[in-house]
Amino acid sequence: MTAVSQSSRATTAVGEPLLEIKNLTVAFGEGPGSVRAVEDVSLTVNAGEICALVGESGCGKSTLAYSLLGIVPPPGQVIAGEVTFRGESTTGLSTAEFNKLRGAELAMVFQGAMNAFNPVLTIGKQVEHILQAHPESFADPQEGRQYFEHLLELVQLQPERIWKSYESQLSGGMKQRVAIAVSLLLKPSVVILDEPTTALDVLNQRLVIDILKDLHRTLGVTIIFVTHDLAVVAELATRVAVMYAGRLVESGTTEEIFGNGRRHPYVEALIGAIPSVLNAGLRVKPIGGSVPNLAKLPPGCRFAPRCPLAEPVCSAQEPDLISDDHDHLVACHVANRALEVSGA
Ligand SMILES: Nc1ncnc2c1ncn2[C@@H]1O[C@H](COP(=O)(O)OP(=O)(O)OP(=O)(O)O)[C@@H](O)[C@H]1O
Repeated sequence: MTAVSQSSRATTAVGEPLLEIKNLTVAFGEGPGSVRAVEDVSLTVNAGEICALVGESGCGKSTLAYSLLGIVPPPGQVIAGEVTFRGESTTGLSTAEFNKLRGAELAMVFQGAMNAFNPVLTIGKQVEHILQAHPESFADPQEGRQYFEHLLELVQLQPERIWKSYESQLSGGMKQRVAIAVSLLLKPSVVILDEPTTALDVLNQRLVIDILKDLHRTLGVTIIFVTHDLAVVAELATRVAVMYAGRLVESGTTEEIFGNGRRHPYVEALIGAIPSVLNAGLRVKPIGGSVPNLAKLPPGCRFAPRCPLAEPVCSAQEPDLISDDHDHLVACHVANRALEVSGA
């Protein structure tokens, strides 16, 4: 089998579990006013996948992404569950150990990467600082510079020009691509991107999608990205994980979710609500109501008050996240009953 990551570090075979999220709960604050931005989420990301974390605003996508890197902003904290990377728990890691993992194995491109650079240093200087801080990645900084220039070519930028530029000399789309190149500098196995296309115009969105596909193919890097744009998901992702009010409600392959395999009514409603080629010829149906306030959740299934299929059990009992025999996870009383009946 092909192995991911080109460095001398440990590798994980394509298709094998790389990052495993197990019953993870992340809370902001304590006591009656606290909210659980992520609650009891379990999800496996296999090496070589492009996994999209999807859901409406405030569903906990970014918090889940931050928890993979151990960077949930205070007062947020992981209060239950764990994340494992290559089978080892990251939960008990010291700051120094996590710092080693970040960048070198797990990298992130933050939402609004446009402002990620130091305005008074050239991009080249900033890359030199990263290389100096990580001699374990490139013993010879010149080799590191050459690799960065190679990455700039992959993101369709001119290496010499970018190396000498200050961020103020780059357009938004160029900054996003430089941020992607910087995230790949230390040859991480996983790159997590928070809303990689959101702030871009349509042409730059197209370019970034094509570049990410290309990087995935040429570098073999595993990609996790957060978005609320389902058209981008349909085009880029190989796996889709849909969150609703802090819970994972469905996860499956892109073919399942966008084909005939999706089973959660929220996912059905989300896809029905997008005016795009995905709904060519169909009427777009907005989802009525809104995501509940996480501090005042309804009893039972959080989607029940908006769900066209809701039954009494849905408002009484939180549904379990149940997997069929090929790793398609769904948390819905009604959908999972149909699964039991079919014996799948
Ligand atoms: N720094 C914070 N302090 C307090 N609560 C927070 C903080 N960050 C997030 N939350 C809580 O977590 C919830 C989920 O936020 P998160 O940013 O993870 O959602 P999201 O799905 O990524 O939303 P968006 O698409 O708007 O970025 C928020 O609605 C809020 O209640």
